[in-house]
Amino acid sequence: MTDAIAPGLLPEGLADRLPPKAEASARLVREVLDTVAGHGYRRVMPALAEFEETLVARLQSAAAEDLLRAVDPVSQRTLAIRPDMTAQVGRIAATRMASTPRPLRLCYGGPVMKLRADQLRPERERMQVGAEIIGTDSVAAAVEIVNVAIEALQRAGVQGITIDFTLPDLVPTLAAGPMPLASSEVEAVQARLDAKDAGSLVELGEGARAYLGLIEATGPFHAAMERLEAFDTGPAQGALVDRIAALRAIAKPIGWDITLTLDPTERHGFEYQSWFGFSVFAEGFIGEIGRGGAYQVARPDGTSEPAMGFSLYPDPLIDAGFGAESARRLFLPLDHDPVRAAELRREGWVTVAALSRDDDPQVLGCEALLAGQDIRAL
Ligand SMILES: N[C@@H](Cc1c[nH]c[nH+]1)C(=O)O
Repeated sequence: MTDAIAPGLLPEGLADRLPPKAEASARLVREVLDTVAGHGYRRVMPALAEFEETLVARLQSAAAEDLLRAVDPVSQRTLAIRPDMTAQVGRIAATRMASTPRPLRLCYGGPVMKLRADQLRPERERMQVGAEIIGTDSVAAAVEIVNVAIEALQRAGVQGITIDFTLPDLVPTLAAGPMPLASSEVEAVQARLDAKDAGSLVELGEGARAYLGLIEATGPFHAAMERLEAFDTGPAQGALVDRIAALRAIAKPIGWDITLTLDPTERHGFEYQSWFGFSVFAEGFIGEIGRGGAYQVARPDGTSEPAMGFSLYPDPLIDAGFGAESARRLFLPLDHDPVRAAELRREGWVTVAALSRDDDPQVLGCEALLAGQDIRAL
């Protein structure tokens, strides 16, 4: 027999949110959704769980073993809890909203869950909020997505934002073009580039050595772009001209208060993104608080359509106090005037009504009480 579970104990990586953080979380999600709604993105609420089979087919990033799964006694099939809502939005766009005109702008917010936590973030359940444009992955779509993500964070009060651009499919693209690599070498080259390990990249041989310049094309945006351009006129033989122009166009409208960096070979977290990806960082936070980029949405007929989007993971912001709002709480004695109380709520007061003579305004966290028609500070 296993030991009884202590009441209140939750599985590792899962946690309840209590006041005031639960309210802060809802408020922050609301602010992001309001910002994107202002740009024409309409809300969808995908199901919390789906058939494992269809979810995995859409998520290159999550193999079945990374998902929290259970056999559904009703359908007798394996269900999985969503680890990322982007794939679900893609499914909705490709099926039930297949005939809705493109570009289709959709937004979403809700909890997602993965089987295992990573080192940076011990939690397995996270809040995800984001927006997707389905039907195009153009430079214009990238400009919109990056800027809407920045606007949403700024509206939530986040400062010291850094956007790190990447080209997730860069190495396979060059390997299939001007800088040939055997298919067995591609992964090895990518791994060396991930580790920024010039020494062992060179050791891989002549073909791999040509990729050395990409390690230097990393860092503050403008300097790194110059090195990427030099790499392009050199070993890449101009194959990146369009990519470079696109990155410059995406960077151009971004305000000076945002730090831009480039890490062209970064692919961690970009398992399904294609020509463009970006990570969002904020000063004082370890790891990224958001991510986005271009990808393909699979249609049921085997074709696919381009898309572009971003997701934010606001939990660390909430833990740091973003979204907090100190509400003014007003105690309403048993015999209070409900009309006056309603009026004060409209003015922004939070009212806490007495349910018995024993209720104490201070114990209930009130800073004032209603005496007749007047507010009296406590
Ligand atoms: N959902 C992706 C980010 C993304 C949204 N749209 C495109 N990419 C992630 O969380 O990593």
